[in-house]
Amino acid sequence: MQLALGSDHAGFAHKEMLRTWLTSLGYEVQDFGTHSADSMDYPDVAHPLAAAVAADPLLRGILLCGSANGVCITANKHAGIRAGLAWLPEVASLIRQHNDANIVCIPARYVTEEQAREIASTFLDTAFEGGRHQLRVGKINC
Ligand SMILES: O=C(CO)[C@H](O)[C@H](O)[C@H](O)COP(=O)(O)O
Repeated sequence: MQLALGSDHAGFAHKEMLRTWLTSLGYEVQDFGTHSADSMDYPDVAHPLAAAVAADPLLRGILLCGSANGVCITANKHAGIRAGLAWLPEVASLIRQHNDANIVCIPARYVTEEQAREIASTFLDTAFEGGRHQLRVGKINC
């Protein structure tokens, strides 16, 4: 599976760890940056990553910033993006099962690296349930 991965400076260390780990699991990871722990502006990463995911129905995205709100708000500006904020594996499962999320946003300042791995793997391994949730997801766009 192809993956788009990105973070701001607050999520940089977690992103680097996730890139190495997910690549070792066989994922084809496209790294949208940032490429150092220097302070930067999260929209500069979240917009290009969201555009790439919106253009490719098979592509999933993982975004990180301090609270995950900045990247999540930015990504959801793109038509076709359903970015969900997940701070627990159970929430990562729900954003796939109920919301058909195509991007997970992880709050790097509030989860350990191990928790980030669990959130990412749960997001990637969980299917959309469809049914009543398909009807609701279909009503999201305005
Ligand atoms: O957008 C955010 C919060 O809503 C992210 O958590 C950012 O990572 C955070 O704002 C960065 O903060 P910093 O003080 O510039 O490191």
